[in-house]
Amino acid sequence: MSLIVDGLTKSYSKHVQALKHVSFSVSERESIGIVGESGSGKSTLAKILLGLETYKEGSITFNGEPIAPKKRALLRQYRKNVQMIFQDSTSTLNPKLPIWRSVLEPLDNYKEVTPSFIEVEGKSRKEVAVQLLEMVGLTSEMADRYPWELSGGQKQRVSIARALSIEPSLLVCDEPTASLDVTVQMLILNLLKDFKETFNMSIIFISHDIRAVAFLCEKIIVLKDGSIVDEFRIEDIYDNDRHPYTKALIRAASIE
Ligand SMILES: Nc1ncnc2c1ncn2[C@@H]1O[C@H](COP(=O)(O)OP(=O)(O)OP(=O)(O)O)[C@@H](O)[C@H]1O
Repeated sequence: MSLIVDGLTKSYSKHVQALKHVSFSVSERESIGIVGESGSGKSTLAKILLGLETYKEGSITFNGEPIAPKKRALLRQYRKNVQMIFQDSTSTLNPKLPIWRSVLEPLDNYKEVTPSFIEVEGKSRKEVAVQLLEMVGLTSEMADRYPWELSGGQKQRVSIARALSIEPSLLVCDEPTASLDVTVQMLILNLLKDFKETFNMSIIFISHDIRAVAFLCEKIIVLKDGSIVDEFRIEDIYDNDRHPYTKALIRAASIE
């Protein structure tokens, strides 16, 4: 797995430049955190990375192939390898479907994929879904529930099971813990950390919360007003030459 973002620039209008010459790369099994305050360009970057938003300047290359939002066939291949988890799992789970059906969506879209980590042979679709739900700590009796019958943390677990079902090589998480209680945040972060190791996945974890990012990621990129102002490995987080903005984020999160 290799993702290279080079000189990515995104303007919404003459006056709003959401991303300015953003460059970084993610390699096999690497977890990169992208941190910044509201308006720094995080969501724009997430949408572009998932092929949901266009861009004119710069390039994104995944395993040597350029990823442009208009190339549908390439995007389909890309999405098989790159799965995502968003802040608001309510809007990504179909309210009309019981969760066991939602969890199977990627496997239904990519019928050629057989997950190596669950038993599929001789199992009904529902039994496969239940295995996926159990993997993230949900019980089989939850399978028939609808999204509104689950807590925020439980819905996020469903999103994780769904994203992992097709064994992506890269998982992009956009503020996945932002709307959860602190204790539930920790449970979800631990779950992601375990899976990162089990699946040898690379992760891009986008968050305003430098504590969450520091818990999960080996490398941190700090975004401010659309530009990368700092980039460092987690062991260097308290170095004196950190950018003043990074230091302010650390102070605000009280992890000094
Ligand atoms: N569709 C859009 N049209 C015009 N401007 C936009 C659009 N989406 C975002 N912007 C602007 O681009 C900049 C970056 O926004 P973005 O949503 O990427 O930031 P963010 O870091 O994700 O913020 P938040 O954490 O509040 O979601 C902001 O100035 C925002 O107002």
